[in-house]
Amino acid sequence: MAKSLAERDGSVQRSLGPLHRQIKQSKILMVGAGGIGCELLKNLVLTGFGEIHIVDLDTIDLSNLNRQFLFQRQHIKKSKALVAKETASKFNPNVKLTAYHANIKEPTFNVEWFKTFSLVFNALDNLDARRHVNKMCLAADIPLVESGTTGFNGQVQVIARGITECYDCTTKPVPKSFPVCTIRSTPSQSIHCIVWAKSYLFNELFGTSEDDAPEFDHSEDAENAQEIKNLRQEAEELKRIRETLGQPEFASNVFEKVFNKDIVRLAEMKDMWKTRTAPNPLSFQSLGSGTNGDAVTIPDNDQKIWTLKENFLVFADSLDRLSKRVLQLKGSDQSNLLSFDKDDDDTIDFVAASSNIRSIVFGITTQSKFDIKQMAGNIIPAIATTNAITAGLCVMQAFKVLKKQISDSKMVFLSMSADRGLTTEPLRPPNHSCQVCGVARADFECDVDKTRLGDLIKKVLQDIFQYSQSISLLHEKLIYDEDYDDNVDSSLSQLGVKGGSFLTVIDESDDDKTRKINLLLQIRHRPQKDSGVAFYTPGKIDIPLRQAQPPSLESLVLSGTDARTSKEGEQSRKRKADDALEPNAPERETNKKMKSIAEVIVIDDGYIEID
Ligand SMILES: Nc1ncnc2c1ncn2[C@@H]1O[C@H](COP(=O)(O)OP(=O)(O)OP(=O)(O)O)[C@@H](O)[C@H]1O
Ligand SMILES: [Zn+2]
Repeated sequence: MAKSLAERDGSVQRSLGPLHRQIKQSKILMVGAGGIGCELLKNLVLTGFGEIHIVDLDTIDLSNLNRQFLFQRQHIKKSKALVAKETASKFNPNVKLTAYHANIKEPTFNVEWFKTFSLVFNALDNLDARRHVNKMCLAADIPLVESGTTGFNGQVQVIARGITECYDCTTKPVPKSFPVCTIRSTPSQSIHCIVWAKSYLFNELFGTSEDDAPEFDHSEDAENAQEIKNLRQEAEELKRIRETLGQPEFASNVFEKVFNKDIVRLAEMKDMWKTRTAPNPLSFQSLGSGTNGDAVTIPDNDQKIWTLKENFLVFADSLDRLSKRVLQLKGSDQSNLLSFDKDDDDTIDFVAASSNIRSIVFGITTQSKFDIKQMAGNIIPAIATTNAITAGLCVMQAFKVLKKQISDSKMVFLSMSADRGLTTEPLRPPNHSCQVCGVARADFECDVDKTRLGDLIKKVLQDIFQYSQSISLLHEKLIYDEDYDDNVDSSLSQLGVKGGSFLTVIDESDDDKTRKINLLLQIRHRPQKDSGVAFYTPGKIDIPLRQAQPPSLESLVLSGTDARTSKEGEQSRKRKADDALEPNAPERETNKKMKSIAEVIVIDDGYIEID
């Protein structure tokens, strides 16, 4: 028989002792209410945490129901955060639950808001959001329990400012990219055709142009410079075809261009096909005419390998569905761009059919829509049990944090392949060259529309914080250094800086004795009506110098020293802006990594499957 609420509370109290009261008084935040989040919320509510806030930006999808047990069929298309709250509140009405159907990166979730929690849990599925919460928790000085699962593997890590390493102390693999020529000219595997359909063709027709898409390497080495020029020209032509969207000839225009004209041109480059099989162009007319008399219809089995004719029908049909959506959006106030989503049938149909037709052109084995969905969505199947165990481990680690026993917390790994299912590692101390946590911090209150970057550099960084001329400034990417001053007359907002943004200031001076550690400047936007004042002059702060060696975790815990402010020696290594860009600059990192391309596709946030 199910236990009553009071009985259950009694059991929890007996097992946790004095911690029980502390748990009841805790206000905690859970970011993400998906696979781990649903399990975690159930645990947190049943453990009796007093107040829980839940943030998730997504709505419930049919494919979530096999493992996200707070959701049922009738909840499809409803907010994950709100439904999770509703379902979980029935488990324990004494817990105060607040749900936000929102992106955690929204400015309302600012540092002050983060400071109101005793503890934060990440139950996210992407690097970007994880990094953001990591940064916010460090800024607010609130401990974070970070977790993730992929297939049978799970991981839980406690992050506490100045005591443990943070999420960004170690480099995380960035999504892998492919040489542009393999994708655009010489594909040899299905994945190359899938990347082409998803990241190139789809975006050129319905989304943003691929010029900056991370999956492509545009480093123009001698070998592919000419080819890249040709490809740019092809892209221009595709842009013109995009203008015919909605007209009856749109499908044939697209088809003839990408599966005929471009292929004919490629096939003519004889040198390219000396060691490879040359591609064979296809014709829209002959495929569309239904020559063999069989009534071929649009297939509805996504596990079956479709014939060329079936792929052709899906191609034309999905192109039509997507075009109608774009036209509809054009009529509304919204942006008329579509983005790929593996759970959106129109986009996955288009990608499956286009990549299969391309595979046929290049003599590559075609794939079922189901398999293409897996590859295009970079999915390793999520396993409910892994999520459940990982969510349990999160709560166990949270107990240690609440008991102020962070030194007893461990990095916990769940794995099928290890001798033991669960293994642990001691938490590592902060990495002093980490640009997210090995930093000094300051606030800068200003009107981001009125403050010029040049003023920030001269009047604040140099005059008040005593930086020399040799600095670099990063905001997601490099926005200033001694040799790159193109942005000094731009306002902060023109550079994408908003209230709540962080700028990283890197001291690039050559003098080992005076070089400061990185400074993380948090921007607080204060609109100024008065035309004269654009910003408030911050008070002077003492920015520590670089350190030689990070102190050990034990010494930090025992002495309570804040690693960010201790001045144990100075670091003698000159740190280049390029190094410092890691890991917040995916664009640069991608380009660097392109030099050693393997046929690798990154699954979700950092788990790599070798193709
Ligand atoms: N920036 C963000 N702000 C708020 N919630 C986020 C953010 N990024 C991701 N999430 C949420 O984190 C959750 C992660 O859960 P999970 O890994 O199970 O993904 P899912 O989308 O539910 O499943 P799948 O990707 O396997 O279909 C999702 O519900 C997602 O909406
Ligand atoms: Zn760090």
